[in-house]
Amino acid sequence: MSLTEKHCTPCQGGIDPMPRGEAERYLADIPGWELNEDATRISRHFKTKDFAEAQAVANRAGDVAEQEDHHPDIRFGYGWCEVEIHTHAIGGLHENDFIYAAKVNEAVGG
Ligand SMILES: C[C@H](O)[C@H](O)[C@H]1CNC2=NC(N)=NC(=O)C2=N1
Repeated sequence: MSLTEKHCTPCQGGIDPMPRGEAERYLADIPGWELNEDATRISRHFKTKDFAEAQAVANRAGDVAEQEDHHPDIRFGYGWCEVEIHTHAIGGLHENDFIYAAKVNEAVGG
């Protein structure tokens, strides 16, 4: 099943964050996203034509978060929007983060 067909599942913690090797394999399915240095987060930087488009990206990424009950940090400004996610409950990455990222790619495009 592809990531966009799955849904984020409630994560209460008590499990280990995903190891780097597994995160790197998931990354191949979410073009544009990168892994941070200690493999605890993934993020995507969107370039946009102006502020309004950056705000629209932030809104779409926010809508996906509410639909999936899985919430990123979002920053945006004139010409850019940055979406970063990890699973708070485990202090690192879970499949949910990659499901969220795939759905953002689907919603935003590019
Ligand atoms: C019960 C519900 O799934 C949790 O409170 C969710 C809400 N959104 C969340 N978002 C993120 N990014 N990490 C979490 O651990 C998290 N927990």
